[in-house]
Amino acid sequence: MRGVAVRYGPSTALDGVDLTVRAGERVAVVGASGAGKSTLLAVANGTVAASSGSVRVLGADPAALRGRELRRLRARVGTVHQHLQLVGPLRVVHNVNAGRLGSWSGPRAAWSLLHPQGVAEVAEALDRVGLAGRLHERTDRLSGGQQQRVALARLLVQRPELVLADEPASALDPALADTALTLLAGLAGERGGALLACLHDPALALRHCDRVVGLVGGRVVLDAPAGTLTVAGLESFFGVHR
Ligand SMILES: Nc1ncnc2c1ncn2[C@@H]1O[C@H](COP(=O)(O)OP(=O)(O)OP(=O)(O)O)[C@@H](O)[C@H]1O
Repeated sequence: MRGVAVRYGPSTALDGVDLTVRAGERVAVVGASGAGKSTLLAVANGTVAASSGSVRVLGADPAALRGRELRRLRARVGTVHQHLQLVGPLRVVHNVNAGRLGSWSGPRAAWSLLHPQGVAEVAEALDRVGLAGRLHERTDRLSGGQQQRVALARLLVQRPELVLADEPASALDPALADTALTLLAGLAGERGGALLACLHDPALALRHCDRVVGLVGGRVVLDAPAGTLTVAGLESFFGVHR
């Protein structure tokens, strides 16, 4: 993205952001609450349109696409939202299978609600996030951390090229947080893609990402290789804490 600004009425969430994420990169976005991290991800997945500037995602401008073209792009971009966007009363298998809706026909998606499709792949994804055997539980009966892992499993079955993750480990203990970040980075790597992740925890960012982008008041004030940064430096500068 080049010179991207996002304005909500009088307030500016992003202000002149230049950011290029190359194939194979794992980029952490850090910044205090309200700095614009979620907005940056929303611009990258096309759910928020830039007020000005230009955006290219996997070669396309999401704001210029409609219908089938937009669905195709969305199937190639996987997002873990801060609010997980799971459907609580549905079984885990259905929420995980939602990751494949972009590549399924309408009738197949509807049929899958009655007779879940691709169950072996869902079971394998749940296994990888430490939720083996939870396929048929109601999603809203799981803990917050378990629901966060259901959202990760949804991404694993989607197999996107670009992975956008907004605080994907916020409800996980340190060991599970490392597992989650390893899975996300691996997923992006499998398809030759990239990972862009908003992370509150600077240690997690430095352990799992190659590059750190820091936002203050919607502006990029840091864009540096992770190897040149320290946890203490990020904590004191950005006011982000573990
Ligand atoms: N839909 C909206 N309408 C109005 N203002 C918004 C909207 N979404 C975000 N903002 C404002 O834009 C700014 C950036 O918000 P954003 O959610 O991107 O920050 P963030 O860095 O992700 O914060 P957090 O870490 O708390 O999630 C904030 O000042 C916020 O109040």
